[in-house]
Amino acid sequence: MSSYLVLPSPAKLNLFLHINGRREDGYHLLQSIFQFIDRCDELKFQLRSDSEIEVGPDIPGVAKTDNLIYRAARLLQQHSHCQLGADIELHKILPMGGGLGGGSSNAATALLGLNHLWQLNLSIETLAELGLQLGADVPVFVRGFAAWAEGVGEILKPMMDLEETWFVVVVPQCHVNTGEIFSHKELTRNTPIWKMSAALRGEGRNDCEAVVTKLYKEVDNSLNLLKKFGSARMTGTGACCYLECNSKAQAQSVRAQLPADIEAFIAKGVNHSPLHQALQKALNSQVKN
Ligand SMILES: C[C@@](CO)(OP(=O)(O)O)[C@H](O)COP(=O)(O)OP(=O)(O)OC[C@H]1O[C@@H](n2ccc(N)nc2=O)[C@H](O)[C@@H]1O
Ligand SMILES: Nc1ncnc2c1ncn2[C@@H]1O[C@H](COP(=O)(O)OP(=O)(O)O)[C@@H](O)[C@H]1O
Repeated sequence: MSSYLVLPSPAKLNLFLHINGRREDGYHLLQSIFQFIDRCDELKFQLRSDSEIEVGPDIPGVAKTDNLIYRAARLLQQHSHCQLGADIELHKILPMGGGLGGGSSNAATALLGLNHLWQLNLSIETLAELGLQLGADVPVFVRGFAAWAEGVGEILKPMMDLEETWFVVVVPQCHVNTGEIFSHKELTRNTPIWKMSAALRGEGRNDCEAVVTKLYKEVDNSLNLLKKFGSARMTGTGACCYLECNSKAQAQSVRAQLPADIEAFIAKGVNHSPLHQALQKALNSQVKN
């Protein structure tokens, strides 16, 4: 068993996002399809025999104890009474507050990575329950399959037949605060509930778009830029916007036609999380050695 582990922490896109209502605790009932993309942060874990958790480098504006990686590690220690610790190095490329779920994904990678490193053998079910305590988006990253989501985003049904197409993702130069959007008085919260079987790819909308584009002109501009090439959409509560393409070549061509000062990347939609594929590899090499 190695004391060192490197794992990816992928982003997700919401292929649509409907807000159907609000619970008594203020959380919103939603329907969405989550698909992963092959754009990932990376976490390196080094086992410690004391129970310290060190996460670095610091993320500007995020206190050490607020970092979702640190919180995930502490939650796992508390739940399992594990006496081990870890040094965790984060290589971050995903924009924060971008609707790509980077922070939630980091938390999920920490839960799964440390479960492996500390040999806790907790089930995915238990890790998803712990993840939900950290954020509504964490369970989908823990479970690792593209999914139809309901509830507050935690009721997940696998959607393994989604087409794995290419996307151009534009990163507006602003951070959108999820809480701010959900508490906005103009957010529509009454989209009728869909049956999963009735949902067709490309249909639906993102109910947060109207409020976010009103508050953040950078998001409005990004959507308008992409809409010149097809039907573009925002992911999550923003800020990132994406255009679905038929091929990598089309995605590259659209990317090349965007103004030079626009931050954007292309990525492939994937139905199996790159995190779970990497963990499986780590397990296989452990069995061999
Ligand atoms: C709506 C989504 C869709 O993917 O937006 P993005 O965060 O990805 O943009 C997510 O489910 C967000 O999940 P996550 O970012 O983990 O949200 P949390 O930290 O749990 O919640 C941040 C705040 O958003 C509000 N919130 C979040 C989720 C939800 N279903 N209803 C809510 O009202 C709550 O006010 C909460 O305090
Ligand atoms: N490891 C982390 N990576 C990113 N954001 C983090 C992390 N830990 C805490 N955060 C906080 O979570 C917020 C939401 O981050 P993120 O998941 O990237 O955005 P979104 O939910 O919009 O996709 C950030 O603005 C930051 O304050």
